[in-house]
Amino acid sequence: MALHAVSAKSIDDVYTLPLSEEELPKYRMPVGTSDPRAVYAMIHSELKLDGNSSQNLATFCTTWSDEEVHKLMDENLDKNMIDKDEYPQTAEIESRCVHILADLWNSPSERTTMGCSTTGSSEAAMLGGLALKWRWRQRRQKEGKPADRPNIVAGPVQVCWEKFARYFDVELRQVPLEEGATGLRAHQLREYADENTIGVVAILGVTFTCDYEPVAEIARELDAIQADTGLDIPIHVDAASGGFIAPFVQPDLVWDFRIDRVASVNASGHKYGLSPLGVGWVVWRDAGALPEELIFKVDYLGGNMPTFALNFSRPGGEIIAQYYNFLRLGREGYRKVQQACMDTARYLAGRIADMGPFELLYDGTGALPAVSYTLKDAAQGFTLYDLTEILRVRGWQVPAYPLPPRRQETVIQRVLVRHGIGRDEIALLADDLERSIERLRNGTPSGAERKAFHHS
Ligand SMILES: Cc1ncc(COP(=O)(O)O)c(C=O)c1O
Ligand SMILES: NCCCC(=O)O
Repeated sequence: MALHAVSAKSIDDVYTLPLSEEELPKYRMPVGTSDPRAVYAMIHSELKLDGNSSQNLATFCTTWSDEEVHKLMDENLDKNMIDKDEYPQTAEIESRCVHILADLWNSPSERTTMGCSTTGSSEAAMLGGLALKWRWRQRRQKEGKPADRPNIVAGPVQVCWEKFARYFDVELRQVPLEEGATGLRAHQLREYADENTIGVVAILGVTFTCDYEPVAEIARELDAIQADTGLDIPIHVDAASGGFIAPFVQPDLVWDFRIDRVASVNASGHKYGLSPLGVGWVVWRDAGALPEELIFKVDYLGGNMPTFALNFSRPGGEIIAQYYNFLRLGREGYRKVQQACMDTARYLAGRIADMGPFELLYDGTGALPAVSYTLKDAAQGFTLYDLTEILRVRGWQVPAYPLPPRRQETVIQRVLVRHGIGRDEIALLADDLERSIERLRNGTPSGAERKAFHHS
């Protein structure tokens, strides 16, 4: 009879294997191998200390995806999107996404314009900024004028624009928030824009407040500046979140390539584009808006492949998932998903307004599906930082932070409503907000809690 050697590892209980009886390595790679089951179990266990992503109301990013998206992501785990010759269909899908977005954002050349996928809006914004810098410098050199002091004008931008300015030697002229304002206002521009301005960044979905900046008004002010001074200053729209909201639930809002002065738009596919983390998009009005010098031709992967990106290898799964979402949802599907989020945000704004201590900064109307609010005054018996902390006890991740200058004395909270967060979940949050206020003020469970406790 054949003797079968049975490997000890194949039957030992995971929690009796060596790896599960020691702290996980933190500073040195282990010398030997370990049972994959044990490695998986230990890492899986540690990751339970992370927050519950569906209660992460701080993030703009996707935290819920279709089963089909999971399958496509897994099936394409091995696809490097830069290998366009080896994976021509993935490359074709990326190109289709660019043209679908160019059409969605009303480019006059949606079939011929340029654009690309990126790791997120940060990279997309930087590529848009670089194209502005190159075009400005070309113009200045053609005019025989100095091109050594470029600046970019913006309101309360996300950190990616500070990175752009520092990494690429551009002065960031950040326009301070006026009292009561939620972003840049057109009338502020004249003081900041000059002959060295490579462009103005208009934000469709300000990170701090979730409101939109008035892109059309900003364009009209730049038209007036051009009429007065001859300065022809383009706009880059940072539509990281709004680029996938406005076209579907605010179709009459003119913010994109319908405005002649808009040269480029970035958006995060992994925010309200509903795709998994790791994909952003930048689209130019037309091919002429992207200087040829910024495009590199690569032939060592087979074929002659143009690339304009800050990195090279990148996963193809998120791009494929983005195309899946475009086809699965279509305009009507995106409208229904985003409108449901808008309606839930408006519901939450109503609940928050009725609670008493809060003043709404953005009430979920006309911009992102979100709510931002502050305390009416300092005499509420708690701070928003206290509230953030006590909400975390129930798993809610709701950030509190000061507004950008000159409203830095105002601390706010922000709640983002995203795909996968339904009305009932937000109602539970509102209930917990009410209970938390009670606890912070009285240090005791609320009456409702006591009643619930006694009935449990
Ligand atoms: C307005 C804006 N721009 C850019 C970014 C950066 O986007 P990403 O995280 O996709 O790089 C964000 C992120 O919150 C944002 O809100
Ligand atoms: N721009 C993304 C910031 C981080 C997040 O929303 O998760």
